[in-house]
Amino acid sequence: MLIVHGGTPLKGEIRVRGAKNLVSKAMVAAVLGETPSTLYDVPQISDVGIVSGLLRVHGVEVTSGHDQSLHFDTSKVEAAGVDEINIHAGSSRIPILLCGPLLHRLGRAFIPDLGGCNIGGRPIDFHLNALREFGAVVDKTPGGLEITAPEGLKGIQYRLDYPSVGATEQVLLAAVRAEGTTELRNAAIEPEIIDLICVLQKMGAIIKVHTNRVIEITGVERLHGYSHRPIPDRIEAGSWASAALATQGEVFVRGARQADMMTFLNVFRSIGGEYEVNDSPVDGGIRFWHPGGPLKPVALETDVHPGLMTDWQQPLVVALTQAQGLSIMHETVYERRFGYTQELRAMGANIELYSECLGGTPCRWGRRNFLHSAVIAGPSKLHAADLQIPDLRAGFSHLIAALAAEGTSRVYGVDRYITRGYENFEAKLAALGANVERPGAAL
Ligand SMILES: CC(=O)N[C@H]1[C@@H](OP(=O)(O)OP(=O)(O)OC[C@H]2O[C@@H](n3ccc(=O)[nH]c3=O)[C@H](O)[C@@H]2O)O[C@H](CO)[C@@H](O)[C@@H]1O
Ligand SMILES: C=C(OP(=O)(O)O)C(=O)O
Repeated sequence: MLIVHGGTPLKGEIRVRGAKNLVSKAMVAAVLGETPSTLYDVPQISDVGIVSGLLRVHGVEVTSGHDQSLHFDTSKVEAAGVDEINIHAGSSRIPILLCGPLLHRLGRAFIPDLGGCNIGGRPIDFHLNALREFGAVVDKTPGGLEITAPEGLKGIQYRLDYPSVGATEQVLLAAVRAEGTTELRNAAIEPEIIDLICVLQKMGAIIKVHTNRVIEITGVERLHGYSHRPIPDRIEAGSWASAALATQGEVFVRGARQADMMTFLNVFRSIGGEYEVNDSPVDGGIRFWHPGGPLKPVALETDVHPGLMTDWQQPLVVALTQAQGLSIMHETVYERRFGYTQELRAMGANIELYSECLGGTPCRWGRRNFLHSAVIAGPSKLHAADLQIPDLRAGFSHLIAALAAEGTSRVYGVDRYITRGYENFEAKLAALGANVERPGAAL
């Protein structure tokens, strides 16, 4: 639990490291290589700890080195016991991505039940359908999925019904060493996926990204290790930027990169926030600030890249509670990603949820009665509350709301959720002048 004394603008500088949503996938990709790999600038977040644990139970030696690097020795990849693997059941989305690498290295894989944020059904039908097309046999057991490839994996022609990030990564990780060529249509093209393709290319893969979401992979027999510096975490950068706006502060996010954040930057400016890009390759970043005066309401929709990323939605909604007028946020990626607004309402925010597609583009959730559009009327004077964090991004948003509110809030669940994606966030809050404490810490 964190005690947050609100009302102080966040001011100062913090640094973001490698992206959570690339680092974990690059760690899995290391298993495909027959020689060691090194990944630099790895954030100390709990998801990295979970994936390290998963790799270790499969015989990968994971060691840390200078510049927050991780080194992976994959010379002794081996099957893990179901009990060992199941320690990681329900911990993240990543285990499903081990299918391709383990099938190529061992001919079989056992995948425990998945975790990750509870923001919708999050099925894995695209993953399993694609794996079956590659030639894998999938058996559901009470403890998880048993997957084998009696005749190896063979390249496929496959179209995703929706450009899923995870399913695109699944196909990439299976296709790079499959026999023949794979063509994936309607693929996701998030910057983290392009960076994963860079990792795989370094390992010896042949991958072409065509226009119109088509990715073509020519399978190769062997892959070797890589050395890679990941793209910075654009979600974390956007979260701190939103915190600067909501608290009327100014935050320099060292490491943030304009190219990955173009969509976010346009939204930030439309709301009335200011930013300045420093391009220095050594110590560059983006300075975000509230210029004073009223913020402007906006109508937004989340979408797959290059649209507005769904993981920016929650921090932005907190900032929009301070805009003057009616804003709309239409969530088109997940069907249940507004649960956290109930706590914001308890803090004085004026937010109504609707099952209609209010953003303009009809989406998959419109006719299915999911409350997936929000109307935010601002500005609202937020007041302190006791907050129970439901997931990672919602948790950070609750924290921002508590920082922007008048009075002292208690925020529960920080260690379980926020540490999944925000490195050293308490130290970063302190660096930005936030008045936050752990109960009993002063004793
Ligand atoms: C670890 C990681 O990288 N997580 C990110 C990844 O999650 P993740 O890869 O799980 O998200 P997806 O892009 O796969 O999910 C998008 C949508 O597709 C649906 N779907 C997905 C797979 C499938 O087999 N069937 C299906 O219907 C999901 O229910 C969801 O509605 O991309 C999301 C969308 O940018 C981000 O919010 C997450 O932070
Ligand atoms: C939804 C998220 O993560 P995950 O897919 O790991 O649950 C997120 O990072 O906001």
